[in-house]
Amino acid sequence: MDVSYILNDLNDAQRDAVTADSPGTLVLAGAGSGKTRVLVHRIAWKIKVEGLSPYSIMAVTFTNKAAREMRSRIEELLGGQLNGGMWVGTFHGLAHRLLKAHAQEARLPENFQILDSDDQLRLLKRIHKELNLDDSRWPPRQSASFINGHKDEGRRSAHIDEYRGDLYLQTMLRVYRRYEEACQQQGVIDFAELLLRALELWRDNPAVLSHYQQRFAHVLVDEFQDTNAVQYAWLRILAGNGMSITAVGDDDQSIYGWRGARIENIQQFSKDFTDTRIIRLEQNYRSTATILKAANAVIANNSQRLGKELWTSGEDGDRISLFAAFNEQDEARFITDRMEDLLRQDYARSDIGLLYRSNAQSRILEEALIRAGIPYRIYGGQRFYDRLEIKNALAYLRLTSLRDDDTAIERVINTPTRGIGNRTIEILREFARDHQLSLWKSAVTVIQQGILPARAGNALRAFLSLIEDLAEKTADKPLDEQVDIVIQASGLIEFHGNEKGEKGQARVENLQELVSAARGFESDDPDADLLREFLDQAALDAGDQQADEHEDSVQLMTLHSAKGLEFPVVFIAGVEENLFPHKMSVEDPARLEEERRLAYVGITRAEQKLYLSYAESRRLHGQENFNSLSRFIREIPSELIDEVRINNTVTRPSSYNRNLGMSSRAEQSAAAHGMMLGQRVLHSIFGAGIVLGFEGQGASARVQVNFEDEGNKWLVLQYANLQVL
Ligand SMILES: Nc1ncnc2c1ncn2[C@@H]1O[C@H](COP(=O)(O)OP(=O)(O)OP(=O)(O)O)[C@@H](O)[C@H]1O
Ligand SMILES: [Mg+2]
Repeated sequence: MDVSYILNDLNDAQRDAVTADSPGTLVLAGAGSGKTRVLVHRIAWKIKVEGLSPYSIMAVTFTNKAAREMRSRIEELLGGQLNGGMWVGTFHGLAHRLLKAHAQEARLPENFQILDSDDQLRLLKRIHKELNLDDSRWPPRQSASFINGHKDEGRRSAHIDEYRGDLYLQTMLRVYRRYEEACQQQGVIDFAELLLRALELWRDNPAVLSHYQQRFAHVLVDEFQDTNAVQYAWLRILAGNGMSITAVGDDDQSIYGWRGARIENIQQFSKDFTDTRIIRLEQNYRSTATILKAANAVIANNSQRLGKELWTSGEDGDRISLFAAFNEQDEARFITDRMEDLLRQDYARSDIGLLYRSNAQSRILEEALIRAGIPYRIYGGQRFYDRLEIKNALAYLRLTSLRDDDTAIERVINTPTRGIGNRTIEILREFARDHQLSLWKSAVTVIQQGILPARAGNALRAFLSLIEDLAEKTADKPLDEQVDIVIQASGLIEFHGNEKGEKGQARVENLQELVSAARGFESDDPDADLLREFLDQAALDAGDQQADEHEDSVQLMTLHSAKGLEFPVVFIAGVEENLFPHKMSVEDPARLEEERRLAYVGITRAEQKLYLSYAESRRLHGQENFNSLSRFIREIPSELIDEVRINNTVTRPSSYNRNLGMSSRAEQSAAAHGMMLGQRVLHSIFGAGIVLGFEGQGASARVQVNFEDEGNKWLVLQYANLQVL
């Protein structure tokens, strides 16, 4: 059998890593050196040459999207389809699969549901209320990160010592305990819980564990540097029994310390897994020599490193462009202008990645892209399954299969409005709390006992029979019909359709899109409960760092979500002190090093061209900031950088606009009204918005404003009465 094609496109060190027969293999290598490629080829090698069944392989990736890509790359190499037998997915996805198969042993109801971060917050708000905690003093978000942080470290509330006198800890513990009870009672589990439960399942059920230890002969992990304590413990417990394990990672790319990831796992690996071979890859295949030199120069400033060399045989390529913008509008304009140039050359939109440190930066960039007519897509932004109307529809669907899902009830009990007021909901919550019942069961009892005033009782009864009705109507129907029935009969379509403007229209379209999504939904498992799988997939996708659509559009994302990806052209916007490094990190050396690793990740995403930009003045979160160039960029040798300064003498807004090529007359009228491009303004009816453009002059001068709620509008300047914010 000729298997040379598996090794053909690999260098010696990569081949070594693909074919290594050590029980533990750790590939430690810098960005773009082919770690992910090695994993894919190693799996193909295991199957084709060593004769392992795909069924006995488990591969862990960083996102669901990466898992799908990995699967299809392996299929390409093997020249055939893999069935569902091979486990490829994120830690969360795999843990979920495991828990579904062993719900009972994991102390979960068969039909447990995933609680996404939004729902988690909603539940915590409720608990705070129940415990009489004032949200302004005890923000529910803070409780969420307390709970998630402890779960990431494997600690339940019972494991935490409650030393006296510390009000903070005591309060957080009360919330944590109540939260654990509530989740258990409702049969819902959050993201961190998925991992912890999966670990406990194996730890507490030797029979289950031994089944999987026998099943999996090999487990492979990508982006190993970002595993947290629970994930690592999970791997360890699985691989304890002679199974072999391959991990690939780069300590310089560890960027999730703030979410519990532990770089130390890399050093721990060769201690915990006996006979580990460490293989280093040193050739970078992704970036030009210039980009690589810049990345190496930046990361060299970190002190906590395992130390790696990275070289390329590639060309120097272009120098890195650095643009000093006057403000964030100017920066956005620079970026879209460059993009237009690139698109006129041979680049496709999907060749371009636009990265930024903080999500809040995207709005201005998006507006500039819209203005320039450049299609874009946001990774990790408001995704389909995160949208309000979709979550409403999913909540109804969840209730058709699990009535005790309190979070779903809270979401839709009065959406669409049906006369169930806050007072009724309060009564239900209290009743549920006092009798340790779910909201659904409480509602049933409250009605039976006639506790509610007649009108409220009727409204509640109508809601309960609506859900029963939906369950009955959807039973045994194909998935898409179920979704269709639910969105119609629940009244959601009508409700959202009645919302004014384009927003309502978009919501209706999204609901219809959900029916199409259900139609296209398939499962690997012929016996699967499709609705269940569909709901679970939606929750997992909503928690994913990256969206999975590939259209020809420019790709926008935070630096964190860019991990593992590559683009021929990369823009990094906002390379300023206090933004990047983030102001929360500048004081703390360890956090500063994590920010520097993030800079390294960002720079090494670029294959051919890298554009950096910063704004001398930036309005963010409603405040004007004046920051200097990021220290990370100052760490790049200056001979690698071309500084671009289009209008460095300009400080006055009006001439600044002229330099950007605006029609000067229109601009003068605008200036007369005290406005400039990018200005935030307030309209008495349409609310707040951003000035996108001007045209005409005198009495016919018009201004284009993108309103936050009402979208784009052209207004006659003279009558618009815009108030400058
Ligand atoms: N031997 C090789 N010959 C040609 N191209 C290669 C080789 N090895 C890797 N590549 C290419 O180099 C690029 C980087 O590879 P890959 O994404 O696997 O690197 P990585 O180490 O996983 O990077 P990161 O640390 O960013 O995740 C990819 O486009 C890959 O196809
Ligand atoms: Mg990779």
